Amino acid sequence: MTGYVEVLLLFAVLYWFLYPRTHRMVDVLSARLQDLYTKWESRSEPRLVQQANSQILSYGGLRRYGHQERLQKRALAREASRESKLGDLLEIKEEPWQLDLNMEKRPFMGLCCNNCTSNSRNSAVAKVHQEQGLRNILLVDAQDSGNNFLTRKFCHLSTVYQLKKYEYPQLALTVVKDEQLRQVIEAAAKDDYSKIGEEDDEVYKGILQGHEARATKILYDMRSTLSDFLLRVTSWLLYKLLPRFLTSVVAHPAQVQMLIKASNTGLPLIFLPMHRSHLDYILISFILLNNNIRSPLVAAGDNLRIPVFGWLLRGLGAFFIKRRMDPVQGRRDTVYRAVLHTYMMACLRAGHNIEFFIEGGRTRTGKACLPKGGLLSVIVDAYMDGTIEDALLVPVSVNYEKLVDGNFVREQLGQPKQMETFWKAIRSIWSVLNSNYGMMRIDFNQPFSLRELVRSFHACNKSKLHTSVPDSGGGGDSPLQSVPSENPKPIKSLHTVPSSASLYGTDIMVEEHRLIVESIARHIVYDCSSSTAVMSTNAVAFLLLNRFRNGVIMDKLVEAMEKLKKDLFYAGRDFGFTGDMVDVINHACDLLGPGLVRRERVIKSRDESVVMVRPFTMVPNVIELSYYSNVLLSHFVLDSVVVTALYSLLSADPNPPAMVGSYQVLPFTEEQVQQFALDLCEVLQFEFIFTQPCRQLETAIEDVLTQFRYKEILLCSEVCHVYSPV
Ligand SMILES: CCCCCCCCCCCCCCCC(=O)SCCNC(=O)CCNC(=O)[C@H](O)C(C)(C)COP(=O)(O)OP(=O)(O)OC[C@H]1O[C@@H](n2cnc3c(N)ncnc32)[C@H](O)[C@@H]1OP(=O)(O)O
Repeated sequence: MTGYVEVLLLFAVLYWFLYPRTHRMVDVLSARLQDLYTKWESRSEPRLVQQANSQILSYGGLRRYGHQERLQKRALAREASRESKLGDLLEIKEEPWQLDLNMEKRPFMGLCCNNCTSNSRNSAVAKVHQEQGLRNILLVDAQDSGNNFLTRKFCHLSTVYQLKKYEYPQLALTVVKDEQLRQVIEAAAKDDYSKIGEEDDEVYKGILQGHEARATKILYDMRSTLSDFLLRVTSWLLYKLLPRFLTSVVAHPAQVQMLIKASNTGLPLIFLPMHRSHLDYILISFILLNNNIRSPLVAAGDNLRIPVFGWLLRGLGAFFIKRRMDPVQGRRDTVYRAVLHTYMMACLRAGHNIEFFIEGGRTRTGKACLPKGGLLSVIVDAYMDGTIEDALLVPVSVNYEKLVDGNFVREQLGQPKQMETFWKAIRSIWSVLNSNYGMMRIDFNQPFSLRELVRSFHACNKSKLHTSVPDSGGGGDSPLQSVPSENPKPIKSLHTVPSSASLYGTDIMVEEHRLIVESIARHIVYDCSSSTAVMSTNAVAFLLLNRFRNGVIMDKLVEAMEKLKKDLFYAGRDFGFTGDMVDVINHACDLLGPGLVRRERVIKSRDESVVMVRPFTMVPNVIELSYYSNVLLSHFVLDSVVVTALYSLLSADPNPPAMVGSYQVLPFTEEQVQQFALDLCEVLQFEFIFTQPCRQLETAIEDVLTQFRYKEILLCSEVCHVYSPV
């Protein structure tokens, strides 16, 4: 025992001695490199006067700087609250920048696809007044004169007390007795028994009992124990805690109205959010609960089943799943799959709403991940085999001005993910509570009918595949106008019916079923990323990294932001910033911090100076900055592909292009550009979803070219003319 203590002490001393030194060494090297880079970069630029806070930082330095910043911010906040008592005028001046929630005209995002779910799009659910402003859901209006003193004084308590009460049935017992699950367990036992090669009933019984015990354990580890009481207590706690680190949580009341209408249909709602942070599921449940919508059961990776928090999450709706179905490669864990499948089916039958993160985890890069089809296939299956008559799918987009769970720089640099532990969770919660993350925005897309979508995909696939798969319910309501053209796959022969085709189905999956699930999943991810509101930090990071990598003066950045905002507005994208653009940019720079973006005063002449904004373009800082910028990738990806195709064709031509006025004459046709762009899309198909699966990629590229012509970037006759400002 004393030996262990000695070894521990030795390690502690070594750690204490070496850790700061190694860090300092890395810091010095990193600072030198950055110094060199900045000098080299600024050789031809005006003299800069660095502000006191614009030091050059390394990764370790960045963390220490963050800590100092927080301390400084707290001191400033104390000072501000003291000053605010001095008078109203001061209060107005000191108030931080806020999003104007009542802005009249903002695009209404998230309507479902007109191609494949036109009925859902025009349904009663969609009939809400769409031009309402946004709402900060953290504000509870209890000052109504009808409210008594106690309600006004304890408004959060009274809000959670008045919430609608739902029954959340516990289903473990039902699942254990399920006949289909029994059959899978017996089949697994027979399989193992046949491998032993002896004929002994006792041995078989032993194997069977082993499988039964395992299935029960899996089920009890997995099940949710969603409790109305725990939800209310947590909701009250969240009202108190969220404003400590978020200035606002903004949602669109019209979208919430659509959800309320959808939940009144009695059909299960399947929430499919994009995953950015651990706050996502907390806030989704929080908003649903406080709008009297039944809280969903949420699929959580079993890495979150940690002491205390695991129990809490389970009580708040989490059901725990393995992140990998079959940990042993080449061996299907049929019993596990069957338990998960049966549990989810039972939940749907019992009227639970379900939520899962279709990307399978948090995005590390800021851009959407390609979807996972496992859990979605169970939902589709439940509809196909008649377990549920229909379900309403609700894609959800979330975005943060500043990412709450820190950054993913470590992992982006190739280091393994650190597993969640109790103490790590406590530390992160503490650090979150003492920081400022600005605004969070959440957009619930319009709910659409799974039945309508499946019928649409069926109708178009049927003509393509000529399979014997039975149609689960008549003709298509809104047949797709074109076939899914991304990732065409070789068609396998079909042997089985859809109802056994998902998680624990036969070895050979019905290819059409797989295609349908994949198309739905891709559609949802596409819809979510196109309806993600662009935050101030996204726009600033995007412009700095893609247009002004060497820095830009504030006036020019303001102009570019205005232009970007206008472009986004016309493309139907909403943004999480309003008002004076200089304030917006300063607010974004404050949130990003001096480790990612620097503001410096540059002396132009004796009595004229301008503010210069510069991004940090060195690793690791640039990785974090690009996380924010990448939110806009989905918006520009196809444009970029087409432009890259144009440039590639141009550079492949040995002769310099002829000029007509301010246009270069390019010696190739629009079809050539289109073909090149299609080839590029094929190369990048595992990085991006370029268009909805119900739309031909060719058509989408054609649309980009039309847009370019409309903006007079491109003129097309027999040959292309590219606009080139001389
Ligand atoms: C008021 C206050 C409230 C506070 C309130 C708090 C809320 C309290 C909740 C906490 C909640 C925490 C939430 C944390 C957030 C996460 O932990 S996110 C991580 C966990 N969630 C997910 O991953 C969900 C999405 N993932 C999936 O669906 C994945 O498919 C699975 C099920 C995890 C499996 O992944 P995988 O092992 O990598 O395998 P995958 O390639 O996807 O395929 C598996 C099988 O699925 C089926 N499948 C896959 N694709 C298809 C297809 N296209 N068609 C048909 N079948 C398919 C097949 O059977 C396939 O097997 P094979 O035939 O290929 O052998």
